[in-house]
Amino acid sequence: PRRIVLDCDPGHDDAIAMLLAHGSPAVELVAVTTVAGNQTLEKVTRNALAVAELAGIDVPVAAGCDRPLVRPRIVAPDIHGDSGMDGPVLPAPRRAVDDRHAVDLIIETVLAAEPGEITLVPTGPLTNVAMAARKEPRIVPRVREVVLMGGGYHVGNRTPVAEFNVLADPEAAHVVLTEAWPVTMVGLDLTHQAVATADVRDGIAALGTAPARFVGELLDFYGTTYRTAQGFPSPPVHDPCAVAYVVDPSVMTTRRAPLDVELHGGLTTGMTVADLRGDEPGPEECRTQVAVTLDHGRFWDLVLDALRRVGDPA
Ligand SMILES: Nc1ccc([C@@H]2N[C@H](CO)[C@@H](O)[C@H]2O)cc1
Ligand SMILES: [Ca+2]
Repeated sequence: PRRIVLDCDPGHDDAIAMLLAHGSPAVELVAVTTVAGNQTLEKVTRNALAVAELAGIDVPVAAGCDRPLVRPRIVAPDIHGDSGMDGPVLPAPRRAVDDRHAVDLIIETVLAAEPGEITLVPTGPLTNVAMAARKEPRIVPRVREVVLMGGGYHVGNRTPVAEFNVLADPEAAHVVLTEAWPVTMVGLDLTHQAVATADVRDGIAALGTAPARFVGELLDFYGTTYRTAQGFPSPPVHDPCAVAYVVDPSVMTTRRAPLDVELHGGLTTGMTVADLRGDEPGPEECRTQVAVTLDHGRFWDLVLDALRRVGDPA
């Protein structure tokens, strides 16, 4: 299976990404690392531990950076609430956070594996991943690829042109997008297609397990805030899209495109700028690609299958 480190900021959709990674046979979730993003580091780490407990995910959970590299921290209570995962009520996690820093756990995991074995899947601000590449440049050629949820080539959410994960730490995003490793940017252009419609939610509820009920409660809250804050009739689950691409790359189309982040703009700070002027599939030697079209049915089949396999461990 594809071995991944999930670097996340749970976050309603990060929680679903954890379950998809854990339940999918095609993927081995090797470690979970947390980063300040949707909420403070302490809150997102507690949420990650609680999800790991509920789903029986017995891998290290290590906390990372509690603020961006350069700029002041921003959070997203308008979508994720004060706890970062409002809606469901989970018991306080019994398991302890790993005593290693997330940056060190990422480095250790990559160096301990064979070259090309580990895929990094960031679904929050890129602070930890940028720090890992700078602290230990040897991981860059050893990482198989970085598949990140963030950015957008024609879409923003926190601003008209900037996506939250990138805007929260644009300097970190610049580092990750310009390091010498392959990057797939699963941005809002793609993830806005991953909407949890009523049919999808009925399918999840029909599983009848505690993790499935948990996802239902997540989507109830997340659906309400998404309707209120962004006018979406059904909520798009961004982060599981990045994991789904690792599980089955045919779940979405991609095209190569040079990518970078605006760091000095007034209106455009945090914007991911993709050079789409060439023809498909984009320049040969380009290490970066963007996700374009989602196979909506296949995506939700993967999520349902993973949830089925997670079962009812707690
Ligand atoms: N409005 C809004 C803000 C932040 C997020 C979080 N940031 C990314 C989408 O922008 C996802 O990783 C999600 O967890 C989602 C919606
Ligand atoms: Ca996230």
